[in-house]
Amino acid sequence: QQAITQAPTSATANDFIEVFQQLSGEHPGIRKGHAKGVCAAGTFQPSATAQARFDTPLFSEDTAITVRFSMGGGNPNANEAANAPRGMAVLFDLPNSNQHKIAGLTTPMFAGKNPEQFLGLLRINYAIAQGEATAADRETYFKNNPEAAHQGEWLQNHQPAAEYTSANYFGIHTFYTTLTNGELQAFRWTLVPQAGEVLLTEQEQQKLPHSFLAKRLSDRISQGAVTYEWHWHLAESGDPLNDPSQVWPKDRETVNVGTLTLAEAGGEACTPINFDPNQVTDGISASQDPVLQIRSPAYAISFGKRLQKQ
Ligand code: HEM
Repeated sequence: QQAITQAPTSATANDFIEVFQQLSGEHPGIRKGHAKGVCAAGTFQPSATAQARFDTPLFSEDTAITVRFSMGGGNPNANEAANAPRGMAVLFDLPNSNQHKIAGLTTPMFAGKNPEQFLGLLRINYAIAQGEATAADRETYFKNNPEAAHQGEWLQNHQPAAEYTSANYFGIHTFYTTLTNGELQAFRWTLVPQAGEVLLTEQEQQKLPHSFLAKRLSDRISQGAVTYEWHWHLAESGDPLNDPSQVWPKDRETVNVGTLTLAEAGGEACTPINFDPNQVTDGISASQDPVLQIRSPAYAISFGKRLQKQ
């Protein structure tokens, strides 16, 4: 049997569903990842610059969007004040029944350069919870797999945002877009709230109940529209394209491709949606990042299970 301080040599979508269930328990009918969340709706208005530079129906006109904010992990009762990744997923309803989907996190990087490193980290976390491994074993795991440590280090050094609407969200993976001159351009994206980043103080973190983000979201929206700028960062040669544990240098050319506006929150509109980030529209394509690739089968298994109330 392989040592738990080494990353496994293979990782399947089913392996993830299994370890999520081990870590968080069985929650029939609920997402196996990002189990706790809240739905919202609004519109996306593409910028004139995006229309001029990129050849994709994503930017052809204003479109309706369905958004889901969430806590990472499979626990539907997760503590929202924890130093844990949060998610924002968006479905763009494009003309002619076309769709585009994105799903990002509040961390700029992922916990592993490939699925194996991430799976090994989840397995050692579970072994620690079971009393079968120690924190020292995890340190050895990180020595063997340094890329798996980046996200956790980042989370320890950053307070969580006070609201879903005051956090930056990172697409993390590389995608490609077609420029209007026909060339392919690699990019990564960030969603930047107009309100700017507002973080919880450590004191607030101690005092808050486990659930406060959905209430703050509807309160915020009832006070007026909430907007995010969608920034696309264009790759330069040498940037890592298939490694989600590495961030790109900050000085990459950034194009503001448009504004997302939220007008309402709550309801079940997100329940029948699988926010698979590989479901992209024309003019956009996924990179070979192996973490991005495995998300499709993992989300599909979770989606199938929850539709069957499993
Ligand atoms: C090996 C890597 C990953 C696995 C196995 C995984 C697995 C999952 C699963 C099973 C779900 C629930 C899907 C559903 O039932 O609809 C989910 C949701 C989600 N994941 Fe991942 N994920 C991975 C990586 C990532 C990464 C890199 C990001 C961000 C860049 C991300 C962001 C999200 C978000 C935002 C949601 C919630 C979507 C929603 O609200 O429906 N995940 N993930």
